[in-house]
Amino acid sequence: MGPLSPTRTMRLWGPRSLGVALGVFMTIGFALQLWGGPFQRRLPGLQLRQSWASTPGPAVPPCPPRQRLVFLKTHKSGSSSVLSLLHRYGDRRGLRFALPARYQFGYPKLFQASRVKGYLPQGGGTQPPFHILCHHMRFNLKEVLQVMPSDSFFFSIVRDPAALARSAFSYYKSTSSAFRKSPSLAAFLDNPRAFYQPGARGDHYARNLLWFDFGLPLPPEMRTKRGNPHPPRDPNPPQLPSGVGLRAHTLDPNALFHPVPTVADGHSQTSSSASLDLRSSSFIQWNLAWLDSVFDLVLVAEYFDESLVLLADALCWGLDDVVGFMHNAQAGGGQGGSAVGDDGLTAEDRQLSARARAWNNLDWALYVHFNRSLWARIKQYGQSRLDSAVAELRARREALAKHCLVGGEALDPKYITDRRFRPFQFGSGKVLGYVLRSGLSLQDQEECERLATPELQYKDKLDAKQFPPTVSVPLKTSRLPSP
Ligand SMILES: Nc1ncnc2c1ncn2[C@@H]1O[C@H](COP(=O)(O)OS(=O)(=O)O)[C@@H](OP(=O)(O)O)[C@H]1O
Repeated sequence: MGPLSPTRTMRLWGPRSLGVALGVFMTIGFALQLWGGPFQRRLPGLQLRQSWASTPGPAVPPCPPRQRLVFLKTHKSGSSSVLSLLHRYGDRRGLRFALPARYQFGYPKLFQASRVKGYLPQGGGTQPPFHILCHHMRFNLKEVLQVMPSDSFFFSIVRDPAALARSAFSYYKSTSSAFRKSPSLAAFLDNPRAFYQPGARGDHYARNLLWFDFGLPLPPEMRTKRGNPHPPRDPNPPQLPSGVGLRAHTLDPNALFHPVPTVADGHSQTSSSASLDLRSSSFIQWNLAWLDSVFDLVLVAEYFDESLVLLADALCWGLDDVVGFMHNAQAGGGQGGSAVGDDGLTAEDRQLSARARAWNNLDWALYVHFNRSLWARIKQYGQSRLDSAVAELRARREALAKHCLVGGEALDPKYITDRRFRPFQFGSGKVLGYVLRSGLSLQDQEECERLATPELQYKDKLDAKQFPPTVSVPLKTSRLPSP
């Protein structure tokens, strides 16, 4: 193992041991983030291809591509579109995925290494190490580090809690008891406490889902008398050290860097800000600082393409490696790739967004924080350089869509008869998918399939590749001497 970077050291120590030391690193961490940290050391690595046909890459890559990855797949945040890129990248290169037995790692329980197929505890065997861990989990660093090396690239994605709430309400209408009891999202947000009961079935889908997925504990005032509704099964959740409350940072939930937010509902925002009292504000800041020490990059769904360019740069991947299609969009969602902000929404919709952000105050803080980090990194990368990479990425995506897809876009599932491409249908909306054009060359067919395959089918494909079914050889044949 090479020299330990502060970040890697923190990962190895685990959240509890970070204790007071993290207070010192927090300051350094924030400064590093502002300066760009490891990001700045990376060379510009995007090779842009001009057409559909593959072109050979440069003889000597400018930097070695990172291939040990931990992607925290958060819910309803565009994470399936990222997963699709990872599936494709790993599949093409024969990388080993740390896979769940089914499709998630024991969610909503905290991640346990034992949930990974083929995982052998340290010293338990000589199996080759995993490259990519990327399926749904509730993050639990200590256990993740049992499976993946501490110098893996850790990343995740967040989405504006207002858009996420719309998506989650539709998708988890029958899964969350709070949502099920409520006639509409507007009714729910009008008086959430009439429907929401901490500890009830699927309640984590109804409030601060991102915070939950990141494995963070709830602030004391949000815990129930019976205890934390999501009891931290991890013995080492990030703890607020005594005295930190005195050094509280003020959190401005409106402080989005770009664009200027247009949240209009003063009442809801005021109540949101008011609820973030000094104590919970420092609790939130503490947890965000901890996430900064663990995660190398957090993408933002509203700036998906900008995020992908930064991802490609950070991983030293080609731009083509991050060009993919949108997955898991619900028909009529309409919030897909749109930037944050409430322009064009009705007054009612704006009020709903403000209420959703206030209700999901921890997620809003998380979102504001990572949105700010993203724009700080964009500044480092260079706005005009980013703009041209984003334009190139979009042009590539459009060319691929025209080349591969019937209609050049996502379709209602009723048109998808080939089960390999029909996304899993769940929730009250229809989940869109893709139909491949006919007459593709064999090579193009293969590549288009990779782009269009939904996450569950792709996981099954990777599973079958990594764990080929054992062929039982008839006894007589197996006894024959080899030629
Ligand atoms: N590229 C991109 N940019 C912005 N938004 C995107 C993107 N890709 C997917 N989406 C939207 O994300 C929603 C699905 O999120 P997930 O894939 O994380 O869902 S899941 O938890 O895996 O079920 C789903 O939101 P809704 O359509 O509002 O439900 C997708 O439309």
